[in-house]
Amino acid sequence: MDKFAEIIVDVPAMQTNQPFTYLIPEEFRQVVSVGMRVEVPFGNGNRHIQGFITNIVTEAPRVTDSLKAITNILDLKPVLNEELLLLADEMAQKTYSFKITCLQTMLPSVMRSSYKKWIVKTAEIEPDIDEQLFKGLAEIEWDEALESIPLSKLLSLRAEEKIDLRYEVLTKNKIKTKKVIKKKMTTMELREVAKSIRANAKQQQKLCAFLMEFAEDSEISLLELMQEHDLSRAAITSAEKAGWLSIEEREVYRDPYAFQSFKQDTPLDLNDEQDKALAEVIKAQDENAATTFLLEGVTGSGKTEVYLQAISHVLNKGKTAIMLVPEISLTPQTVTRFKKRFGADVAVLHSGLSEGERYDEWRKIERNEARVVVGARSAVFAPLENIGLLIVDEEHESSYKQDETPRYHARDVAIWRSQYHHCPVILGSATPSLESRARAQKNVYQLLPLTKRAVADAVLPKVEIVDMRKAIAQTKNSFSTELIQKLTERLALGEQAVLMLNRRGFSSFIMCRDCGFVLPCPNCDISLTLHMDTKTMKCHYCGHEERIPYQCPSCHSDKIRYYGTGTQKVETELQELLPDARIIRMDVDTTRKKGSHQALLRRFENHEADILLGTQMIAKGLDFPNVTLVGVLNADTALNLPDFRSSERTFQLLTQVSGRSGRGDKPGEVVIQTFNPDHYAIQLVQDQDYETFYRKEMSLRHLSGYPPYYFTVQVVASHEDEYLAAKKIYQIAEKLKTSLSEQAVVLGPTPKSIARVNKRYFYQIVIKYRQEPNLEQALNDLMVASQAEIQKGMRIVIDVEPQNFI
Ligand SMILES: Nc1ncnc2c1ncn2[C@@H]1O[C@H](COP(=O)(O)OP(=O)(O)OP(=O)(O)O)[C@@H](O)[C@H]1O
Ligand SMILES: [Zn+2]
Ligand SMILES: [Zn+2]
Repeated sequence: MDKFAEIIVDVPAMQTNQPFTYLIPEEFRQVVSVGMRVEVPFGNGNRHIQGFITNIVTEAPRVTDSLKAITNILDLKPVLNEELLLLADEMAQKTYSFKITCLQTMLPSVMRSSYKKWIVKTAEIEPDIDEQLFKGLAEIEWDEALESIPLSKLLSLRAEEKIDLRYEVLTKNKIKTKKVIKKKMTTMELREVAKSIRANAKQQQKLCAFLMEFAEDSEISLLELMQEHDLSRAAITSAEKAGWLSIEEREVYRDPYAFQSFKQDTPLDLNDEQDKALAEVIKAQDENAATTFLLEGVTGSGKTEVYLQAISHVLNKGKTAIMLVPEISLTPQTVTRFKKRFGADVAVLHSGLSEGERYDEWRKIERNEARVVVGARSAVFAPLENIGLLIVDEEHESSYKQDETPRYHARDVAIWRSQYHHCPVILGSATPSLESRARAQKNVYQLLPLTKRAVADAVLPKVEIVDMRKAIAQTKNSFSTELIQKLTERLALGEQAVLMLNRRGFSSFIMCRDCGFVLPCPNCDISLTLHMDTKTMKCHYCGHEERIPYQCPSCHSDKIRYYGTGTQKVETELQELLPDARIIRMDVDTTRKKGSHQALLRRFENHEADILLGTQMIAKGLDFPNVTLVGVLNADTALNLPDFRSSERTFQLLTQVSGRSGRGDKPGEVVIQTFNPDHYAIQLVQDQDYETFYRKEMSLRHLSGYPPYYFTVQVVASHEDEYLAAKKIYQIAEKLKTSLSEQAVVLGPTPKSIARVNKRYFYQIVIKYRQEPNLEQALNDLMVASQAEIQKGMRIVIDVEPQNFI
């Protein structure tokens, strides 16, 4: 009986968004299964590409004569299970992206394919060109060919059918191995051998003696044998030749935490509120209920302890768990807490690991060797079976939404998986997103409140708001007298402080004092940012980099000066104000090197510094009991951004960072410096009063018709020609207005706030709706139509529930 495979091929296009049927050749019939990657011929010629098997059928498709066969198998077992294949379908549909892109997103980056192109000779070529191109070889790599011959010549050879292209699929998933030694002779046999070893062959004698003692069937690594027993490689090689032992390859994991030991800890006694929250989650677990819980707990209320104990419960039932944390708060501290509780059961996935390390953690999960996965956004796709609990910590974080295709939100994916596995999901935050809090209001989610700090006697810190409009008149630097005074007090007491410089919507630049010239990026509508560490000017949008000018490029004056408050500048000021303070600066520049983030935090934890000065990256997840003062230097840089979420983001950030103060038994204080002391987002941080903020913000959103009262979809068109981008977005807006119903509103078109990025112009519209029956059809049509535009250099992006509106 024939067997056929339905395959999603690696061509992200509308025409290939459904599976193609391929014949499974005889030799593969026993081994292929759904979820494996294969190599298949595609289109005309010798093009071979990668694909995912999504189904296997025995019935032949209607047209069989042109049916092609699978040429190679790239995996020995499926890399995606039934659940993840289903999820990919769902995601493609909900985010308006291609299935192949969704499938690939679920795998570690090393497993994503990359292709090599080869040029092959298919007919006789003039000898001189043959020599020049192929250099006597039968085929040559595309890039190499282009170095010796112009593209136009290649094209004409191709037109004459003298050459062709061959694609080679490369998978980058390299496995790390080590060599191990196994004994091949019995102890009796070795004893015989030992008699014939020459007296001066000391190494041989030593090795033989070792093997006699060594248990059969056991293994020792080659390296260990050489180092611990002082044996040479030559001695081992000759022993292998003589048949005493065999050397075999064994797969090893690259474990980034291999050199750390974690002392097992035990669950804490929960307080009443924690206890009640845990009981609700356990009840849902026991009833296999896919409840979404919103754990709304003030900073330091012990949310993590609730997560840990809820995970214990699922592990005891033989199930598994996924815990998501924002990349930036996936600090060594968080990892340590999980490793201490669950030991080797924990796999960690985040971008701080090398590609190889991440791939190894992934394989550990896939082989059921790790039952708890802790990781950032993409860890939501961890190939765990039998999931009993999912957790999304700091659920309000916008980094859970991927800002490239597929534009999925990890929170939605977690909820989808909880429904698939009939298990609960916990969304946790001190400052939930308005969307989630509103759902809890309507009982779509179940609200679990934690209103008090967990450590006995710990209370929320006292917050003081300093009006910088007045302070700025008295001081020439970034610090108010109040803040400096409190810092001085902490130094005297031997307590620690955290200072945050809010860099959102803000950067350092260079301006000419004579003519006002600001150095722009040649590719984007934005000024370049000064980076002192590399002594360059950089574009944060396209990566363009150039040297710092010492003369104004416009008027040639040498009065070109540095503006803006960078962390480096603040550090210098602070050191002048408090010469004895030991300061650690944490920003993109000091944390670029692998492991440096961790090293800086450890130094702070060990009290090798008094003040931790940093950007937003210090606001989350840190739990240092000796920190009793938090200072925010500039609270409002993001407050006036033209995005309806700017108050929400400001409130969340300030609450988070304030929450780092007074977490132990010593009371904490917070100083917030601001130019908008009366703004509600700042006022309400004073009492960490999320509930009042929620009600106030909801009524404003209601008035102006924003989420969560409305759903939103953003459509962006971009082109190198500004006129074409603008024209296209107007056409799209017109089309949508006619195809959508009356209740949907189309806002715009407008240029994006940075209208030109990387030489392309961006124009957008936003669709606002409550219920829109025609939306899916209209957006699918738009997706099909936009395919034809790609060749003309037009890119159209559909973003469902965008996190940025500017
Ligand atoms: N039941 C408890 N008894 C005593 N201490 C506890 C208890 N629960 C948690 N803690 C301690 O309280 C501190 C804060 O807890 P945790 O970090 O879990 O809070 P959180 O709500 O996750 O904080 P945040 O959201 O501010 O990062 C930790 O040091 C933790 O060990
Ligand atoms: Zn740029
Ligand atoms: Zn100038």
